[in-house]
Amino acid sequence: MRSAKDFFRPLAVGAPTPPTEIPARPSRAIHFFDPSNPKMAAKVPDMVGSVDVLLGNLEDAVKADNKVAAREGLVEIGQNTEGLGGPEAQTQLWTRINALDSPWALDDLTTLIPAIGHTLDVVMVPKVQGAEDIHYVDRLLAQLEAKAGLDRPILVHAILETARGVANIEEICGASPRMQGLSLGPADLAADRRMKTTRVGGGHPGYLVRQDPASSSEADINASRSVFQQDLWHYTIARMVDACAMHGIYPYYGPFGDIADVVACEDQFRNAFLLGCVGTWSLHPKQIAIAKKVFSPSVEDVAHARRVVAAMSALGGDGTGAVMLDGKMEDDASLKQCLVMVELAERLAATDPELAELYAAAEEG
Ligand SMILES: CCC(=O)SCCNC(=O)CCNC(=O)[C@H](O)C(C)(C)COP(=O)(O)OP(=O)(O)OC[C@H]1O[C@@H](n2cnc3c(N)ncnc32)[C@H](O)[C@@H]1OP(=O)(O)O
Ligand SMILES: O=CC(=O)O
Ligand SMILES: [Mg+2]
Repeated sequence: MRSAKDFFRPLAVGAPTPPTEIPARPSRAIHFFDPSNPKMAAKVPDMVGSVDVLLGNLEDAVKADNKVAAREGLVEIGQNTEGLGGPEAQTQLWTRINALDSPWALDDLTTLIPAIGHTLDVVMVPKVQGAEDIHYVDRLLAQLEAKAGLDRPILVHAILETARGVANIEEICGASPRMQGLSLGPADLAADRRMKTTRVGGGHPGYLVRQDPASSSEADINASRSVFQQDLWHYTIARMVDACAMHGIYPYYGPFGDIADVVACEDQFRNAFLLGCVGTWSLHPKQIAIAKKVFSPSVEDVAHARRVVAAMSALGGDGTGAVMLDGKMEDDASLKQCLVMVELAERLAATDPELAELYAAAEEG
């Protein structure tokens, strides 16, 4: 066990000091691309500025024969793409490395950190099982940062996609001051848990509850009854949200594989947003707009939140007391909920001029 005093000391001589807080940078869409795919790579420069995070994926969905090309393609992009990555950039640069037990993970890190460590913001680690995986990456990153002379620590993001990872969720989140957040990996997680869905994220029509029958007669039991589909991922996302909030890091939904079904995609993303997630993955360019829409508070919610803040301020501004607004009671707790909404809106508006305009118009109206 490490002493609390050592926690914020670099793990290698000359490495940057670990962060004491993880900045809340906009990351509504983490857009995945395969850097070995020339068509996808060619689209990256034009996406800079319009998506919060571009992630060069090296793991699943990249063919084994293309692993080296993907790594090299990402180096090329990280070195030569204007405005991409680094603490001031509007569009962050992330990567998803290969699994730690694969033949590629070590070379991923030892290639990327010296070459593009200055622009790489976050390393996403797949199939994290426990704190030991984070400790390994933490020390290796410190050594590589020291060697490369970096002055800013690269953050770490874990994908929750094994039963053991879910069971160890709190220790994973607290394993390093570098921990930036968690994503749900519903496809690998379903396989690892032996769930019986073959979909990549999203709901399942068989996971439902059914309205009671009008009577126990055979006719009523077999009559048509309303069914309500349930969310397969509710339990895991709720655990992620609590573990991340406890550790001051950020939870994300993951992939939604039915690219054509933009409606269900939006619903699934919104469930995650309402529960507390700050963003999601985008696998196809058309999912970026969905993610940006869902993970930005609506104009109506922001307008309402501002009214509650104003009403509570008029009461004295210290949060005590209660007011009635539109027939509803508001007090310190609902004020705090509203501040979450207003602060998120302000943070997003600072980098998204379209949103800034919408929120400003709502304030004037
Ligand atoms: C399941 C667990 C996981 O690990 S999920 C994370 C790993 N998977 C991924 O990263 C998948 C990334 N996405 C993709 O590979 C592609 O989008 C898939 C889903 C295969 C669809 O590709 P495709 O059939 O080419 O789509 P399309 O014809 O509609 O594409 C139109 C143009 O857009 C491009 N495109 C496609 N996806 C991306 C992307 N993610 N980033 C940037 N560009 C993308 C296509 O190349 C195509 O370009 P063009 O118009 O032909 O020049
Ligand atoms: O990596 C993502 C997943 O769903 O598996
Ligand atoms: Mg996976």
